[in-house]
Amino acid sequence: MARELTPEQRGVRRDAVAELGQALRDLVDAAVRTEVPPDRLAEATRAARDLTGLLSEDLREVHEIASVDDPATGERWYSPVYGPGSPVAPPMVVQDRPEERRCVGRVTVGKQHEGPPGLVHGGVVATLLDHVLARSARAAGHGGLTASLTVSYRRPVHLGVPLVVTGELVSVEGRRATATARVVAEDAPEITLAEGEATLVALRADRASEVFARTGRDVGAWTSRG
Ligand SMILES: CCCCC/C=C\C/C=C\C/C=C\C/C=C\CCCC(=O)SCCNC(=O)CCNC(=O)[C@H](O)C(C)(C)COP(=O)(O)OP(=O)(O)OC[C@H]1O[C@@H](n2cnc3c(N)ncnc32)[C@H](O)[C@@H]1OP(=O)(O)O
Repeated sequence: MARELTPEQRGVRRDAVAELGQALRDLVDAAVRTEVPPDRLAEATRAARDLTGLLSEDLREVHEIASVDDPATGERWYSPVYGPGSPVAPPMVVQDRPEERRCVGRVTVGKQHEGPPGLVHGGVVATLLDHVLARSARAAGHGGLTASLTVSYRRPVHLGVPLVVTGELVSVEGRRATATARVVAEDAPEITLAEGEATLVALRADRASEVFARTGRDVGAWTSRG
């Protein structure tokens, strides 16, 4: 079942996955902004169905991990947050700074993630915060699942504005880590637009085997590691 690639094959495939991902994100953007007449929409629908047929010639089943992924480190090429291959990821580009127990994401959110007119959907803001919260802990060696997440929306977050989303690991007690995060606009970093706090809990090894059994792979990244 597992599709093993050599490092070189994986590099080639990752490049192709990222290119398709960008093309599909451009398509999604056009799809949610188009005002072409219905006959042109019908033509686009046929082209989209043809494309689905092409990609469906070889599909993973729903729990199978992508051949481009690395389940040990948790790199997910189709992550809905940062995945270069995901048509729905903004995608956020994240830099880990484990020596500061922080990570910093940069992202500009588009029309497909709109909530109130012109503003980023609140659930998407929470998603961005959730990612840097979990990732600041992960980067410092304390991977875990989000057990609780609180979000405060301080100011409207506008579409099309470069954002900086920073996560910081605050404390670790046993399998439990606490992290905080904030969203600011790149050109007004002193104003907090949204902030979040999370408890991340590392799975016990026996529990992780159960939770990820259907992937058929050894998944280490959400587990307590010694
Ligand atoms: C691709 C190119 C670019 C390259 C990228 C490169 C790298 C990227 C790599 C990685 C990205 C990194 C990170 C981002 C990853 C993911 C982010 C998304 C995160 C998620 O999207 S994740 C999904 C949603 N999430 C769940 O699906 C959890 C469901 N849930 C459960 O699975 C259980 O509920 C669990 C496991 C949470 C606990 O279960 P359990 O049995 O282990 O817990 P137990 O009772 O033993 O508690 C143990 C201690 O946790 C405390 N505790 C428990 N629950 C708590 C709560 N709610 N609040 C506060 N504290 C709590 C207790 O109080 C006790 O604390 P204490 O030990 O101090 O007493």
